[in-house]
Amino acid sequence: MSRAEPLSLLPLELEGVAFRHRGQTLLHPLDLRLERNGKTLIMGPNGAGKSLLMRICHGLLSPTAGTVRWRGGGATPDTIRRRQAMVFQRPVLLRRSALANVRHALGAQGVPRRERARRADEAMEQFGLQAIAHRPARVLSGGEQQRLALARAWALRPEILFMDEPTAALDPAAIRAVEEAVDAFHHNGTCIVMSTHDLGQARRLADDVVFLVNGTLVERSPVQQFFEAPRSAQAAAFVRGDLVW
Ligand SMILES: Nc1ncnc2c1ncn2[C@@H]1O[C@H](COP(=O)(O)OP(=O)(O)OP(=O)(O)O)[C@@H](O)[C@H]1O
Repeated sequence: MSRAEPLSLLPLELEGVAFRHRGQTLLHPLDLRLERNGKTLIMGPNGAGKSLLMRICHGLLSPTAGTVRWRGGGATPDTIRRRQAMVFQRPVLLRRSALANVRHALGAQGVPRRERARRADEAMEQFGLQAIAHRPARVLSGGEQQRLALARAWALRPEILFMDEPTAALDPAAIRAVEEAVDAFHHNGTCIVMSTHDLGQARRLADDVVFLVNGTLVERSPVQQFFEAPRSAQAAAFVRGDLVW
């Protein structure tokens, strides 16, 4: 990363990770390894378990079976918390200015006050938010809020960024801004893990695709293979636009 901090988190390894709720298996045991510099797109029909999987990876949810291991088990809980970020379909923003939201996130991560201001300004500039930096975050448009969520993640300099359908509610220009942000993060060495329903977007962005159906990881393939010669009949049907469940 140009914005150098020692890499200390990846790879992320999931082994036998499953999630059950009220006697129902929502995620069947799965193994997954995410490496530095990857751009992994998570795809699958509604309710497949994409968000669940990302929330488990990010640590928002504990799996009911299996293990989530960062850097072979060698990363400290503090590093695990500080060196990753997540962006959601609807940004979760505090009731304060756009800029203050970014500064607050840096403060929560223990970044010294002077550096907070510098990094927050840099992030606002990176995402073209300077003109609206002092507006209350919650009055911003959907697209502006998503750019702010990205700026906040950018300021944190994550090693891995989880994005849960970040463009689902956006217009084409805002979608392009998010896709450019994905490239910028990736260029800076951040590993991207993102869910989308947009096949074109997956083709544009992915190195590889993790395909889930009904809580089962059906296939993980390099992007070209996923779209042109998927290994599973379910992925082939999904790519054709046929319903699968
Ligand atoms: N914390 C939770 N506790 C219990 N059930 C949950 C929890 N989170 C999600 N679920 C259920 O798990 C299933 C998978 O949900 P998830 O949100 O991961 O799907 P998804 O693939 O992201 O779907 P979509 O494409 O519709 O966003 C759903 O049936 C959902 O209701």
